[in-house]
Amino acid sequence: MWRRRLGALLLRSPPSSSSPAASSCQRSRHHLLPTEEPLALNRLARLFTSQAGSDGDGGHSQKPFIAFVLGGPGSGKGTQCTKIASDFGFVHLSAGDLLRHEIASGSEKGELILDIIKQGRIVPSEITVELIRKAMEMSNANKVLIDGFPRCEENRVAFERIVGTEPDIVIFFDCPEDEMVKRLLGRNQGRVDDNIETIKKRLKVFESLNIPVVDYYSSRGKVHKINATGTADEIFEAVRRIFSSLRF
Ligand SMILES: Nc1ncnc2c1ncn2[C@@H]1O[C@H](COP(=O)(O)OP(=O)(O)O)[C@@H](O)[C@H]1O
Ligand SMILES: Nc1ccn([C@H]2C[C@H](O)[C@@H](COP(=O)(O)OP(=O)(O)O)O2)c(=O)n1
Ligand SMILES: [Mg+2]
Repeated sequence: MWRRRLGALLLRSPPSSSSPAASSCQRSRHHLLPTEEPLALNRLARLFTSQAGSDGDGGHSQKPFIAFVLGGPGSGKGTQCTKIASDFGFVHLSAGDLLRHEIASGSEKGELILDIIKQGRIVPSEITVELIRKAMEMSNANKVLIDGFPRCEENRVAFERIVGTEPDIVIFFDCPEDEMVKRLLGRNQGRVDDNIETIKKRLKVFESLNIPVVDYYSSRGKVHKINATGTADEIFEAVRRIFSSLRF
């Protein structure tokens, strides 16, 4: 299986926490590159991925169908992912939920994550990608929604390097800022980042770091942009049209 074999390769990697501080979306590019060992791993992962893709069916029987779900904070990613998962049989992996779960575990890494989330910043990619990779491995799913990821260029590159593949599609929920702020302030889930100060920072980070990722995937013809205003059910009608037209 794609997951097992790739997982076995990746589990031999050095701990991802070895250089969290050296890998932040807020840092300059030359700080983003991993050490030599992950690069060796990268070559193995790519070799494996290209073998998987050369089986005559484009590799989809070997690896899961992956949809990245993007949009600003409060644009409705989580709400729509729940509906997609239920109607189309996807496993829903929320990057934010995985990070909050790590915080709740009380680990040292969790303390670092909490500090970054409170500031509205982005967690080092190695940490987030490793949590996603493990969750994909454990789910054993053949259709996966990855909600709230990649948040920045470094997230995107790290996913390709560590997981060794690209998303099949990218869903982008386009929502006006005032609507996102209204929704976040009414979310009422006791989140440390749903206060107006942190929300302002998250919106800035979204514009400066996440929109370029959407542009990157747009240039590769992978983005389905959805107007995220209206009721959740109205928005889901547009989502349903897209997923109904896919072959996975
Ligand atoms: N279309 C919508 N109209 C009004 N409120 C919505 C809509 N979609 C989601 N919400 C609410 O807005 C808040 C943020 O939605 P959520 O799905 O958590 O967004 P995201 O994951 O993008 O931050 C939640 O309280 C949710 O119930
Ligand atoms: N890829 C990611 C996803 C989330 N995070 C952090 C930073 C985000 O502000 C918080 C919360 O993310 P989450 O996706 O749950 O937030 P929203 O659903 O967009 O409101 O987690 C991250 O650092 N990297
Ligand atoms: Mg969410």
